[in-house]
Amino acid sequence: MLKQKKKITVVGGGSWATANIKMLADNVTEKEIFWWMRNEQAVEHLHKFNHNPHYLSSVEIKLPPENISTNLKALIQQADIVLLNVPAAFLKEAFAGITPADLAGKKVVSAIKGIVPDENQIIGEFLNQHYGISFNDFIVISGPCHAEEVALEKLSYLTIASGDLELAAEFAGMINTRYIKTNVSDDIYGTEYGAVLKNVYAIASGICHGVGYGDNFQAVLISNAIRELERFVDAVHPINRDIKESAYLGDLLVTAYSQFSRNRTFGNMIGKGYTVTSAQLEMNMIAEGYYAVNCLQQVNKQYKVNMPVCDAVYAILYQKRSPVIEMRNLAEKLS
Ligand SMILES: NC(=O)c1ccc[n+]([C@@H]2O[C@H](COP(=O)([O-])OP(=O)(O)OC[C@H]3O[C@@H](n4cnc5c(N)ncnc54)[C@H](O)[C@@H]3O)[C@@H](O)[C@H]2O)c1
Ligand SMILES: O=P(O)(O)OC[C@H](O)CO
Repeated sequence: MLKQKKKITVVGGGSWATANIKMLADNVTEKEIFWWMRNEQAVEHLHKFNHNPHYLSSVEIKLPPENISTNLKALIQQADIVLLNVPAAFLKEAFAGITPADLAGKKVVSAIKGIVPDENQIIGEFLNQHYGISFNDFIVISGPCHAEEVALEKLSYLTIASGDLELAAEFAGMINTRYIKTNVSDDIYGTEYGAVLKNVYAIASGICHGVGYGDNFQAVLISNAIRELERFVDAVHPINRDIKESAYLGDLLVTAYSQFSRNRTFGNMIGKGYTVTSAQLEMNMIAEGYYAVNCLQQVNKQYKVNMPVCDAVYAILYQKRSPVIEMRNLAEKLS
């Protein structure tokens, strides 16, 4: 339980971190919010103008300037809750100077939808093994929710998962607003892996669109993807879960079909013939699924789940296989 603890440090300077700051600030529960980002110029801009210059720049940031800085250690030290929001690929880099002692006694929230490269661990596992954070002190924010729609205050639903359901409910109470509704879950593995996989399936969706498949095929692709997702999370963490819930199916649908999806946009460019590097350069944003599909290949060596959609995306992105041929081969395996 958090009880009187209510100093929150948000770690990361992208779209979702900005949206999380907005939700926390708009929520009426009394709290103090701190914000770390690595970019000094962006911090200076925020101090002067109260807007993030690079992401969701229309959102007004209602924090005192002194609460926003590039000094991660200091901001973590004073926090009761640390909310992580850098892409998984850069988490180790961001945490380079942070020790388990710095996080001792704190609750850690992950709004990241990715796997830590090289470790091949979801965020809960990584924090547990490298920083000693127990699943009862760990919270995941997930669900079908794009930062861009939070900025517009469009009604959105989030799932808050933790080993401690009371803690999950208490944290949910800190982000509920007129436009954010929450539900709680104890399925950390399913919630994290579901979010990781849906990013890969959104890349597949974008690739298919890019090479010319239509809506009819997309629907079959996503129908197969949710079954693949279920096979995988059941293999990794077999509990009784309903894969049709918003945290799993809902998140897959929004990412696979939304105009705001980074992963779908990235996949679409790959389908149209961009190289990985040129597609990444074209986007100011990060497609987590690119990093995740490589990690998933490693993780699945242990579970050996049949994952034709992930395999096709991996072959295209990491083995430089032709999107046209891989998608044609994949189409033969779908039903
Ligand atoms: N955007 C959303 O709607 C949304 C929703 C839910 C979850 N998430 C998750 O939030 C996390 C952050 O994604 P985002 O959408 O806010 O990012 P983004 O694509 O909006 O921004 C990219 C972020 O990555 C950082 N970055 C880029 N290169 C870097 C580097 N070399 N080293 C360190 N940091 C670097 C940038 O500073 C920026 O903060 C991801 O795990 C994503 O899956 C995003
Ligand atoms: O939906 P995308 O492709 O923008 O991915 C970013 C986050 O993972 C959203 O859930």
